[in-house]
Amino acid sequence: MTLVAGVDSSTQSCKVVVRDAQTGELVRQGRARHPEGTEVHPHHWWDALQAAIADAGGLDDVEAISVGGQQHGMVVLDADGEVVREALLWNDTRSAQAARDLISELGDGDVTVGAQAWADAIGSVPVASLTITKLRWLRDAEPENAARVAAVALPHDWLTWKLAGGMAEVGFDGLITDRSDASGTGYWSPFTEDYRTDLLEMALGSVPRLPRVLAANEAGPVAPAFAKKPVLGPGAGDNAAAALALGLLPGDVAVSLGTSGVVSAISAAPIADGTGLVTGFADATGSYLPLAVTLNASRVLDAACRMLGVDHPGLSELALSAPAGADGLVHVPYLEGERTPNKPMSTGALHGMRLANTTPAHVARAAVEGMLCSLADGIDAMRAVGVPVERVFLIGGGAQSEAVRRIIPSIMGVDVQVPTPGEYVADGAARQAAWVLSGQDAPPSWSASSDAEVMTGEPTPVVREQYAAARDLTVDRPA
Ligand SMILES: Nc1ncnc2c1ncn2[C@@H]1O[C@H](COP(=O)(O)OP(=O)(O)O)[C@@H](O)[C@H]1O
Ligand SMILES: O=C(CO)[C@@H](O)[C@H](O)COP(=O)(O)O
Repeated sequence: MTLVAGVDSSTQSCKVVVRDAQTGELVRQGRARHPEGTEVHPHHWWDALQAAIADAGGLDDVEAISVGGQQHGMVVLDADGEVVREALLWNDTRSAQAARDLISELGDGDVTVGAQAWADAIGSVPVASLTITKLRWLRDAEPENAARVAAVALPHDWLTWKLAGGMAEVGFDGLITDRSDASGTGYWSPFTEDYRTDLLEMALGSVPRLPRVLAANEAGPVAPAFAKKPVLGPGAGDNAAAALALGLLPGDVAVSLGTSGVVSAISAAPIADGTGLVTGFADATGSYLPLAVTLNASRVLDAACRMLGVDHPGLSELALSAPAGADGLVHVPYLEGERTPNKPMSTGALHGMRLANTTPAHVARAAVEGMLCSLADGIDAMRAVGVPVERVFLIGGGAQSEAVRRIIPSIMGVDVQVPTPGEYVADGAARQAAWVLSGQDAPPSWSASSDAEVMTGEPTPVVREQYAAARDLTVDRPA
């Protein structure tokens, strides 16, 4: 049996799967936690990867490895290949002003013109999540660190490079990435399939070394620490890796409930949405992966558990015991600020409180509904830019919530397929690794989603209507 490994270095943890390259059968898996916070030293990801590999029984018998991971995180390296400062993660909002500055500068002071100019240049309008805004923040806030930057990588690029042996083995020439993750930097164009070093220079004031963007099935260097010296694939951003695992086709939409809430779809053409609601990223095969991403998904449920003093099954039970719409109680879930809509300093809120609806059941229901309504808005944004929405798949840690699975079809107004719970990002990375190993033009026919439970429900438009009425009534966080 020829084995391949896929990695998901996600916000909260690192997961490793080992699969049969021919059939896709899951052979073994492991995981390890990441530290909390939106500013994390990359060595924590490396330590977690080692621990997850050990938990998966090691990788000495695998012949190819691909790494998927959280997108956008800024990993800056000095001339010796050492990390200059902690990485700023995709959900760190300190670069919100830098995003506004970059939009204004490209539009010569007109932010509407600037937003569309960015969308036309790189497929997306900069928000605090995108790497380019973090680099501008670095230039402004930490010029001495900015001056030391010799190379910039994303989390998955850096981990792939470390697996290849880093500076000692492959130098900066061995830094590799793929088009899906490159497209989330803000300095790579899905229209020209090339870096926009002019925009990078505009942000950082210099043009450091960037990872080489490999083709979807192109082999990178080997990982010398493992017995079979497995070849490294280009890897992918987490959402593109999940799409590869699910085998998404045009018309399919994945809703992922991780730390981020993500609505993603396969598109045959690149998207340039000047409103900024949909980001025009690339996928991991050669197509495009428009996304609408929120900062608040599964952790909204975690927070509701804490508020109510229950665990996740307890939260589900409470939520399902309250009526749809929670008798008018609306939870706007901007607990970490928000990215879609772009309100980085906003806070969450409970609206419509009355004596009759201030029960644990109503509060639980409102938390589930609020999180799902914010993603239903993302599906509307997809439709608004012409992305067809025919089948919806639900994945990510939050999909384990029974309340989420049962309430989502009524809020989205469509049937929702829930694939067997699994590590779809790591699975997509493993499928890419098998593809790289095969040398074929198309990925292996196996995909990780065999069975899906189909959830149905009567639409409850009132839930969305009351959410829409409350959505903008949030206050800004003090700076
Ligand atoms: N039974 C459950 N019900 C709801 N949420 C759950 C359940 N089990 C795990 N989760 C949530 O899943 C989240 C982690 O999901 P994951 O997709 O791995 O996140 P990330 O990709 O951001 O690291 C956690 O916030 C956790 O609370
Ligand atoms: O910012 C995005 C996509 O644009 C997020 O999807 C991150 O890629 C993190 O994903 P999770 O770790 O929350 O799954």
